[in-house]
Amino acid sequence: MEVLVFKDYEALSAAAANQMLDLIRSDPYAVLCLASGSSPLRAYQCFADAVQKEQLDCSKCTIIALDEWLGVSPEDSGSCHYFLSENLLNPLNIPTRNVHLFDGLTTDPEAECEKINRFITQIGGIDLMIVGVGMNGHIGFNEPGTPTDNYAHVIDLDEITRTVGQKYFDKPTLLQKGITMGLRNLLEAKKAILMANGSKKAEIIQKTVEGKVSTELPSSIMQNHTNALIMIDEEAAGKLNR
Ligand SMILES: N[C@@H]1[C@@H](O)[C@H](O)[C@@H](COP(=O)(O)O)O[C@@H]1O
Repeated sequence: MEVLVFKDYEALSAAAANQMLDLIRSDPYAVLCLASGSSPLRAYQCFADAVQKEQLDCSKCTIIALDEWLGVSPEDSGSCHYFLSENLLNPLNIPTRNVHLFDGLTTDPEAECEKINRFITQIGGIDLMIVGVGMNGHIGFNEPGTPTDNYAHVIDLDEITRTVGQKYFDKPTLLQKGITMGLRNLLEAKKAILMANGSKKAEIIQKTVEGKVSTELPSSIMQNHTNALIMIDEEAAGKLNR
């Protein structure tokens, strides 16, 4: 695991976008599993701008969502589905057959998990996984205590996640369960990037990078990944022993 610190959110986003661009340039068939949320937002915008400028062909790559709120419609602007569509998929015109997002309104979330698990095996795994980190150290919706040998699964959301998650929604929304790729998907991804910015993430980043690896802090599993980058801005790096 390598830690890369950038002067601000803009520089961090540009560098993360470059990671995505390098991958697509070297392998147009790349498989990307992507988080929603404020951490990667600007990186996706930079990526989409560069793709359009360079006329890079993204029609062959595959995009898989990292997670979704169960019970939330894909049309709700707070859903991960909506976020990825608005900020990445629509601007890039990625063919829908290459896009795999969870349906938050599914009546059979377990079947959604099995479907994506089978699909990932079929296509030979994930090339690049980009994740954020929750205020409780969650990755995707792998809350503290989640075993590391899970692939996609359904999970009860932690109190902190239910509260912090309200920031994505226009109105108070009942958030109880999530559907998420598992920590095993993260460990098996050929490359994993964790992005974080802002001083509010400084403490969790310090524990993620310098603390003991533990299921109580899912983000600490990044230390066990053989090809992982922690990409953060100066503020998020504020509590690291450097
Ligand atoms: N489930 C999502 C994660 O996928 C996201 O990466 C994380 C951090 O979000 P943000 O980047 O908005 O801080 O929390 C959310 O609850």
